[in-house]
Amino acid sequence: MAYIGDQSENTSWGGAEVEDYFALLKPRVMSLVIFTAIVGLMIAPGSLHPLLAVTAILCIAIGAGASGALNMWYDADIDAVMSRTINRPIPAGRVTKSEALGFGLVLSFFSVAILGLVTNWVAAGLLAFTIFFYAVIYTMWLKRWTPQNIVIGGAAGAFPPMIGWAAVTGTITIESTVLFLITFLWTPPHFWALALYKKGDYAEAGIPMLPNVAGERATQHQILIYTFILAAISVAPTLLGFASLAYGIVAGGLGLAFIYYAVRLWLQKDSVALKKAARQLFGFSLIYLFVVYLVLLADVSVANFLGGANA
Ligand code: HEM
Ligand SMILES: CC(C)=CCC/C(C)=C/CC/C(C)=C/COP(=O)(O)OP(=O)(O)O
Repeated sequence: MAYIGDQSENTSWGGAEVEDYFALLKPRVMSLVIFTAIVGLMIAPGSLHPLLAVTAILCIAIGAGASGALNMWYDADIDAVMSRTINRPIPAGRVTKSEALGFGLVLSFFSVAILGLVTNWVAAGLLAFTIFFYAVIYTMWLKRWTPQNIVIGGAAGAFPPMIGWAAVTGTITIESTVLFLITFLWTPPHFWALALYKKGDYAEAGIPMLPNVAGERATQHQILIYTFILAAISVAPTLLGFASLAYGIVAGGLGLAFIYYAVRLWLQKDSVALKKAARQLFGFSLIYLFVVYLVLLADVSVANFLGGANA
């Protein structure tokens, strides 16, 4: 199949810079993914030698970046069509498709192998599965096939805190499953808000995102439903007893703020006002996830410190 913007046979570019390879790692999106992995690792019971903990986080970060490179390799044709992605290294002609594929595969292999060697094979297996899930299940299959692509595919972005937790404990527990669920339920409002104001881009690229397939109204409904479920699940750490009441109150407040943005979006009928509300919800989604994980980290760290001091 001929791809738009395909440079796989062209070797004359040769001018790829370090920053082009860095861009293949999708560093801005992955920064929050990596932060959730750090929180998972730091709040897990038990401890890792600081050097091993830093190595584990580096492996998760490199694995996440590798999956981004594999995504850009496969999506080069649609990235060349969308204004948001047209300047990425492959469509812009600075890196060839085969270079991106090789880079993604090599980094995937080493990140998984090193994580397994320095921590355990449960964490490494989860990392390998997450890379596979994003690069193959989401990118190659779901993204171009169903408007539920990001609900199912979003699981990939939700695994990192579970990987961080497993790096310390070697297990998957109810607590790490709750961390997974928070990001998993956050992803649909996060992404569909963006898809609402970038609807034209996705339609042009022929990607069946919810607003194009089911319409804006249905997307507004779905965002509201997922936001309610997310707000409820975000207080689970307190209900399950691994975070304090203080965390529960802050998380509950943040959940109410998220609901406020989702209701405001749901009320919009006019296309311009709807896009503006969607943009604001997207922006808030990033702050929300960062702060929820940050508060959880602070809460569990304080509890551990006080527990240690009282021991
Ligand atoms: C299938 C799941 C997801 C999809 C489809 C998705 C999609 C997107 C898209 C299209 C953007 C705009 C990026 C750009 O401008 O190039 C974005 C931005 C962003 N996403 Fe997501 N996302 C998903 C999951 C996640 C997860 C799990 C996280 C973190 C835990 C995350 C964190 C971010 C961040 C931090 C940005 C802002 C990047 C910037 O400032 O440029 N996303 N997301
Ligand atoms: C540890 C590990 C392997 C983590 C992976 C984390 C992960 C899967 C994050 C997904 C976030 C993301 C970049 C979505 C973009 O979707 P898209 O490809 O549809 O967006 P695009 O249109 O910007 O390319």
